[in-house]
Amino acid sequence: MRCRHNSRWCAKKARMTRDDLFNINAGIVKGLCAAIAKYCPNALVNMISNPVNSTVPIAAEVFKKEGTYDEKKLFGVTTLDVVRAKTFYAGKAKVNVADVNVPVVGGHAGITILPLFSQATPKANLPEDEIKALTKRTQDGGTEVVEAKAGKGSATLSMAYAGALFADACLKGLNGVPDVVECSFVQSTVTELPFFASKVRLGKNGVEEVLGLGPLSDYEKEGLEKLKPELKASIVKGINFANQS
Ligand SMILES: NC(=O)c1ccc[n+]([C@@H]2O[C@H](COP(=O)([O-])OP(=O)(O)OC[C@H]3O[C@@H](n4cnc5c(N)ncnc54)[C@H](O)[C@@H]3O)[C@@H](O)[C@H]2O)c1
Ligand SMILES: O=C(O)C[C@H](O)C(=O)O
Repeated sequence: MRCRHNSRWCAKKARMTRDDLFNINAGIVKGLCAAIAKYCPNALVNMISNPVNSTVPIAAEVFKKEGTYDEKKLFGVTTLDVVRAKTFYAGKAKVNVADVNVPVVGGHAGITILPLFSQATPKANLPEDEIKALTKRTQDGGTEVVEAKAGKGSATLSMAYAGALFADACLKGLNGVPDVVECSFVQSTVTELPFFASKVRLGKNGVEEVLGLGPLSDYEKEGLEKLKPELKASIVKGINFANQS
């Protein structure tokens, strides 16, 4: 089994959104996925190129056309959102980041990134205004880095760290290590959307089980409903691109 990690190509510059990268990256992802279908059709594909909310659906469509699609083997890498949520939470809760767990669901862009701090462990009972600030900082984390680098690219080092964490989890799953669970943007029935990031159990075939959302706070329920139209539009944009061009 091989694990193919796609982390190349255009990154956003200041004042761009991930969706602004679509016109450049969509065609590159499409071509690369056709090559993956031809040369390594059984690989686990970890899609990190933005906009992930669209590039994963593009990959799925290409693989369907080539007859190699296996929904258990296609992943959007959202690990960096989890890394950020854990780091910011640990700072506020004054706990060791290595002990922290925070699921992050939805997608990988702006408000589609929904950290579930109500499920964060260790419990810290942070006030509502701090939870809202942590949520916004997690959602804007990529933009914060892009702006700090002022035209010199995006979060390269932390992307590499997050990509390595997720690839390692995939390899553990492939090697039969039990109970490997990471958040990832995958084909899903957790909501009415065809792709959605949530906790996923990884195993010998890739996705073993897509886990549900668990109990949400009212603020998270609101965030979930708010993100759906944007996430749906990005998914549809990817599907249409793959099928029209
Ligand atoms: N999912 C995530 O968590 C996450 C995090 C950070 C960055 N990203 C995404 O990862 C991608 C790469 O970001 P980066 O900051 O490393 O960008 P970068 O600009 O530093 O690097 C891009 C690399 O791709 C190469 N490249 C450009 N066009 C190419 C083409 N047509 N064929 C082959 N190679 C090509 C460039 O030469 C360069 O080496 C972007 O899409 C970015 O948005 C995702
Ligand atoms: O924000 C970006 O454009 C890069 C990446 O998706 C990130 O989250 O850092």
